[in-house]
Amino acid sequence: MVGNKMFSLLDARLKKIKGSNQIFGGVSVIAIGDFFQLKPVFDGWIFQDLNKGISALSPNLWKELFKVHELTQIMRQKDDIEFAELLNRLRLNNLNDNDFAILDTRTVRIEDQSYNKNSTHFFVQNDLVDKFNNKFITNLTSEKVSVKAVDTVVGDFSPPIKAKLISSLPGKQSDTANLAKEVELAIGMKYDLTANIEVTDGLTNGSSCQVKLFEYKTKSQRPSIVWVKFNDEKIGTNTRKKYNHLYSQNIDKRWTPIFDIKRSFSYRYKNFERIQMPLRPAAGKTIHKSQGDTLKEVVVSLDSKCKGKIPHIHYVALSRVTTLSGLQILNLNRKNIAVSDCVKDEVERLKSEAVLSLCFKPLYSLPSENFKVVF
Ligand SMILES: Nc1ncnc2c1ncn2[C@@H]1O[C@H](COP(=O)(O)OP(=O)(O)OP(=O)(O)O)[C@@H](O)[C@H]1O
Repeated sequence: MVGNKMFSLLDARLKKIKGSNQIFGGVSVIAIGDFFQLKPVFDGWIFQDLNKGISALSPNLWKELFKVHELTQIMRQKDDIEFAELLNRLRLNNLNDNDFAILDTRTVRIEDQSYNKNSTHFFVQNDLVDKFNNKFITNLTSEKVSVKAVDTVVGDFSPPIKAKLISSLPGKQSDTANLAKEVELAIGMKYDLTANIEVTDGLTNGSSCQVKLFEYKTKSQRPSIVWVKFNDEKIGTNTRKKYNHLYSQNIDKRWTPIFDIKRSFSYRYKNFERIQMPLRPAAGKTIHKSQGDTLKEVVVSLDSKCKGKIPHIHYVALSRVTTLSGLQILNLNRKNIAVSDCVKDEVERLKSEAVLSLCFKPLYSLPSENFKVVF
C-alpha cells in the first residue's frame, strides 16, 4: 500500500517528468485499496498529514482531492459466501462466538495427520519464515544448488578495499536491491520473484512459481537457466515465446526460463552492482508479502514475538484463501486481533463526506429487466 511519503514523492516526480506545477503533473490518478489491510512499511497512512521537512507545509493531497467509490462484491471467496461474511466481520474486529467456533474447527497441530505441511505457510515475522523455508528445503530430497551473488564495487578502490567493502554487505535482501547474498534453490520448491523482470509479461516482484529444472550451459557450478512454472500460467507468456529456441525435448512448454539479473544499489555511501537469480524461497512467507495473493490452500500462524498488536494482520492472513476448507490455522493468537482507530475514522469520513457521485448509472446497479443484450 502507498503511504503518505510515497504519495508526496509521486506528486513531486510526476511534476518533474511532466514539467508542470499542477498536482501530480496534471496526470489523473486512480487509487485502489483497502485501509483495513496492512499499514505501509516505513511510511504513514496515506490520509495522515506529513509532519517532517518541507512536505509538512504542503496540503494533504489525499484528503483534498480524493473521493471514494466502494466495491462491495467479494470475488476471492465468491464460492464460499459464509466464509466471506465471517471474513468481513473479522475485517472490522466484530467476530462473534460462532465465528470463533468455526475458526476453531480449522485449527491444526503439526503432529496431526490432517496438517497440510506442503501448503504455503504464512507467518508474522521474517525469522519464522526463514526457519520454515530452511527446514523445508533441508527435508527435500530433490536436486539442490546454492547460488552465491556476484558483487562488484563501483569506483576507484584498491582490490583489498573492494573485497572488504563487498564482505561488509548486509544479509538483509531489502538493502541489496532485493537480491540475496546466497539463495538455496531446490527442485520442487516454491519461490517468489524478487524483482520486476518484465512487468508487461507479469514477471513482477512477488510472482509465485515452482522450480522445475537447473540447466548448466558451462562447466560452472552456477546454473545458467533456472526453469520455473508460474502458478498463474499467463505469467511469462511473452518470455516463453522470446526464448522459444531454448526449449529442448526435456523442457516443458509451460516452464519459463529465469536468468541471473544485475541490479545496482547503494550501501553506506558506496555504490555496488550485484548479479544474482531473482528468486526467494516461498513455501513460507510473511503476511506482509502475502498481500494480494489468492490461494486454494494455506496454513496460517499468527504467533508473534512483537509486543504490540499489528492491526488488520489477522484479516489479511485469513482472507488470502478462497474457501474455509482450504484454511488451516496453527495459531490464531485471538487476543491480538485489532483494528486501527485512525483507519476506522478515515473510512467513516470517506463514507460520510467524500463519496464519489458517479456521472453515469453503472450496468450492475440497473434492475435486470432493464438490461437487454442486442446483437
Ligand atoms: N470479476 C472477477 N471474476 C472472477 N474472479 C475475480 C474477478 N475479479 C477478481 N477476481 C479474483 O478475485 C481475487 C481477488 O481479486 P483482487 O486481488 O483484484 O481483489 P482485491 O480486493 O484487490 O484483493 P485484496 O486487496 O484482498 O488482495 C483474485 O483471485 C482475482 O483473480
